[in-house]
Amino acid sequence: MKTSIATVCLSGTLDEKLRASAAAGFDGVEIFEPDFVSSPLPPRDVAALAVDLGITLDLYQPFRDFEGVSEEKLRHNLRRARAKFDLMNRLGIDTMLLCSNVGTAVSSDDALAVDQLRRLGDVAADNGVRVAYEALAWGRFVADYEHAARIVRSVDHPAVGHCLDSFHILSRGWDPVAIETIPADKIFFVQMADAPGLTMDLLSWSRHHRVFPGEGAFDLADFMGHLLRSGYDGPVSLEIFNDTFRRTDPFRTAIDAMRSLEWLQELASEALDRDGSEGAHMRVEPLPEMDPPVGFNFVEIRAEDGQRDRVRTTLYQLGFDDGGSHRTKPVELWAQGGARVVINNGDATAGAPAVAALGFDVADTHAAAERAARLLAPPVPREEGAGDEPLLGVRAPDSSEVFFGRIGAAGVPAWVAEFENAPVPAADSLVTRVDHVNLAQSWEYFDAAVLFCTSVLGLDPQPSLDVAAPTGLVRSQVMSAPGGAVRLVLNLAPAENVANPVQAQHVAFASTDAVAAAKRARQRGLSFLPIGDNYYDDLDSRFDLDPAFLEQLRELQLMYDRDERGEFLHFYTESLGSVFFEIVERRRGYAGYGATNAPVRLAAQHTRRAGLS
Ligand SMILES: O=C(O)c1ccc(O)c(O)c1
Ligand SMILES: [Mg+2]
Repeated sequence: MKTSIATVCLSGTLDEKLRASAAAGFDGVEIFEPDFVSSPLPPRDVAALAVDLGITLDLYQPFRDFEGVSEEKLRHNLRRARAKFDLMNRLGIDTMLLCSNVGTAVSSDDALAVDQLRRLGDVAADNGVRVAYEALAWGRFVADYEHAARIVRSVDHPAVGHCLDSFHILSRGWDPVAIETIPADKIFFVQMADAPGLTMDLLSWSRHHRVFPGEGAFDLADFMGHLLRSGYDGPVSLEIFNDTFRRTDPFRTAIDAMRSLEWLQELASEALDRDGSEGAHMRVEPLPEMDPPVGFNFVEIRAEDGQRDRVRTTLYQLGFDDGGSHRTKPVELWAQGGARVVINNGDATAGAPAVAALGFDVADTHAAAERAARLLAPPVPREEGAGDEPLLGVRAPDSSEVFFGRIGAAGVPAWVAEFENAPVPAADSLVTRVDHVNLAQSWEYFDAAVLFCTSVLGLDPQPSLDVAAPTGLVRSQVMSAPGGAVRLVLNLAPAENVANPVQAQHVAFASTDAVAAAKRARQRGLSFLPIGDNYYDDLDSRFDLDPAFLEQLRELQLMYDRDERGEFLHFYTESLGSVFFEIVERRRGYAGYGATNAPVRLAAQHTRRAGLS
């Protein structure tokens, strides 16, 4: 697949955008006109830079408001077009994108648009270039790609074809199946964009909220299947208007962008396998196959010297056993059931306790690492002592480390044997495994983190929700493996609160009996997050609980929820720096996270931090 990216996706100057695109491995770029107009580089220097960087300039865009106009306007429009065709020749670009008219069209008569586009085709052909007509979702008279297809068919000019943009097709709910009826040689260019499912006006949705494929809600696998079956074999380009990407480091954004196209190739090849590949020419390279992880292998906490004891004490209070130190590395292991927490002792200045790494159980660690490499995830170098079980790791967008491991026949990972006091999982432990991990994400890389979880870890995004905290809304996006074997919750706090610990991460351990776990923790002196009486009164009104049970919840500071399947009991420790722990008990297949309790928890943490309780 030939990959391309529009310069509008990236921040910086034209020069930086081209360098970032090349560094991320794109084959080509679309020059977005305002980026060129505001650049000091003359056209020949832009062309030369592209050659130096080894990228092609695939498209010049956009040209606006051409067709369906008065004869007088048309003469002016043809003059404008000639100037741009001349410029394209100097840039070495052979295709111009023409958006359907949104402003100056005076006639809905297709015959007029056909005639005017044919005259544009003649001028383009005289200049050795061609025009790709794109139906904008909010076009005045042409807003539907099938309508554009009828027009282009009637124009019947070799220099006039299509630009298909997934946003304009899917945002309107048009069925992309008719793409297969467009002759492949008439599809001059293809732009791929994803977007979250929002209910808002099309122009604002398109200009501010597009995201890279895999970060939104569009069915791009289906779209790609139709595109490939049309026989199209040209560039697949990203055209993502997004307020965040316009502000973030273009080199990083370009890598996230490239990851999305690698991922799209996998979706495309799956769609072809499923729905047939007759007519497809484009070579798509699927990623190395990987089954989603079946559990957490470990959670690693890093903390500076003076702060590790609090982590140890809290783990003890939650019932964890000290598995001792590693024979060669400066790490110690705490375990209970199938939950393993590694405390890193190697960094005296690590700061407050925080989740530094997550290990995932996968069937084939090498396939997972190979796949991550194809998805441009930077590898994490890891020193191995002689005889140590090798762990393959990559860095996630939030800079935390992700490792791929395997659970051996004994029900524990092989690396556990490298610890002094290697724990043997007890069948009757109150904590059985890691249930979920909440990770705070910065506003810059939230979308990238979603794509990383989907593509590298094989987790599926669940519907996102906003949770009210006293300092703002926290966007919460659950990513989960089938059956909830692995659940990550990505949290995005308001930008102005980045320094505020509302961003804290937390690790939730699954328990068979949260009441017993809470009693044990209390007996061992755990400092619980205090929950107020109003919460328990509200629980009573909502769930009509048995009074003795309600009293027990109140007494132990347990939180409660219920869904159509079952019940949820959970409690939180106080924050230990940037991390805190939670014990959860899911009764009869409760599938949520106690979302209605999250604002209460956030408010309690806020009150605690502010020293008000
Ligand atoms: O929002 C726009 O104007 C615009 C311009 C060019 C495109 O390719 C597009 O999809 C939208
Ligand atoms: Mg477009």
